[in-house]
Amino acid sequence: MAPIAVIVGAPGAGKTTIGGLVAGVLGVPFVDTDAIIEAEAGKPIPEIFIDDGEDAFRALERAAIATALADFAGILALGGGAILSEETRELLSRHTVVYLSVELSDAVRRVGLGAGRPLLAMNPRATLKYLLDQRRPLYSAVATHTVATDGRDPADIADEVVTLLK
Ligand SMILES: Nc1ncnc2c1ncn2[C@@H]1O[C@H](COP(=O)(O)OP(=O)(O)O)[C@@H](O)[C@H]1O
Ligand SMILES: O=C(O)C1=C[C@@H](OP(=O)(O)O)[C@@H](O)[C@H](O)C1
Ligand SMILES: [Mg+2]
Repeated sequence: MAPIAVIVGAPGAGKTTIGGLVAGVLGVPFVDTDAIIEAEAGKPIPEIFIDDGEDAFRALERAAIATALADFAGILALGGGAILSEETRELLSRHTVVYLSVELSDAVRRVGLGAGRPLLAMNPRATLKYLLDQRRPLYSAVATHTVATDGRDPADIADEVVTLLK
């Protein structure tokens, strides 16, 4: 088994939102690895970062992704930093990966003050600029399809993804 598609992109790209919409249109299950990690840790992501640190979160994330890539047959959304792992990038090379791209201004507007995203808890604009600059090449490297999301409605983006997957 393998996911129908894996959704990657920066925080605020709309991975969780668009992933759910695409799954709804296709009538298949949707899961977000952040939700799997929270269920396994028994606490929300900010608490994992506070209690256990980012490295512990990344270890849970690598494990959740490896399991989902092997076992899950729906639409799978990853967290924005998942592609920082070389091991994860290597696993993704065998899958259909949709990169939802977003520019800084839309990403900042969408994440606001970073609620629930511990990396963005302080100075979201500067942090997002840094994350986008660091990660854009990694998202592109794993992507089999790229969809630009700036200034577009979630339903419109989801339609484009569904069309790509046909
Ligand atoms: N295309 C879009 N246009 C406007 N707002 C969006 C769009 N996609 C997502 N959002 C909003 O932006 C926020 C972040 O979306 P989310 O799906 O959680 O992104 P990600 O999982 O990539 O971080 C949510 O409040 C969501 O409703
Ligand atoms: O960019 C990151 O490193 C992170 C993004 C978050 O997911 P979203 O991209 O869905 O916000 C979440 O996995 C965690 O807060 C770390
Ligand atoms: Mg998300």
